[in-house]
Amino acid sequence: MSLPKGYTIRRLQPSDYSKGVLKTLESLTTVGSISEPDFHKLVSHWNTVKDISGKYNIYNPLVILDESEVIVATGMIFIEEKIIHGLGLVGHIEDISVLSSQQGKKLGKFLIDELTRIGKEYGCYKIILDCDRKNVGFYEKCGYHEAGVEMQIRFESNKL
Ligand SMILES: CC(=O)SCCNC(=O)CCNC(=O)[C@H](O)C(C)(C)COP(=O)(O)OP(=O)(O)OC[C@H]1O[C@@H](n2cnc3c(N)ncnc32)[C@H](O)[C@@H]1OP(=O)(O)O
Repeated sequence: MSLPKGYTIRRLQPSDYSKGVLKTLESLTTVGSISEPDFHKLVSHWNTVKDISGKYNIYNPLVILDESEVIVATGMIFIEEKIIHGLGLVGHIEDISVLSSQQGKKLGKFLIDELTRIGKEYGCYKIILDCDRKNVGFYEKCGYHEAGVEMQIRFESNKL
């Protein structure tokens, strides 16, 4: 499967603040007020965090851009290094969002396929994600199946 003509995919960069990534994330949830320096600092940090071998990135945020270089889809795979399964790796797919006006063009599926490819290439023994019931069909189309139950506890703020 390829992207529609004119669209490209690449890793999120610290300089992407003004390219619409925050607006795209609003299709998923509340984003809040993020300053450009804070965005730059976080994405730069993500680029420095490696696995124990120093070969792989722990944070792997991708973006899809349209022909005008606007970010229209984003998502990430986070790599967790475990003791179990012989120091196994688990991939966590997080924060998948396609700009509302761009949904239904197979961008979401392309993004998940790429994130899954990264997790497989890194050697993850499984890749997991949480989603709303309404998106189960989408993830099934991407090759995922239901397993387990999500549990959570929420707090007002997780900031120190
Ligand atoms: C781990 C997480 O982050 S979960 C959060 C997921 N994100 C959101 O809910 C934010 C708002 N929604 C979105 O961003 C998008 O609608 C997404 C990511 C759910 C789907 O992305 P899109 O680009 O619109 O989907 P895409 O066009 O790639 O669809 C691929 C296939 O899945 C199907 N599909 C898309 N959404 C759904 C759905 N909610 N339920 C069932 N099937 C679906 C499509 O019909 C298509 O099927 P086909 O190949 O047979 O034609």
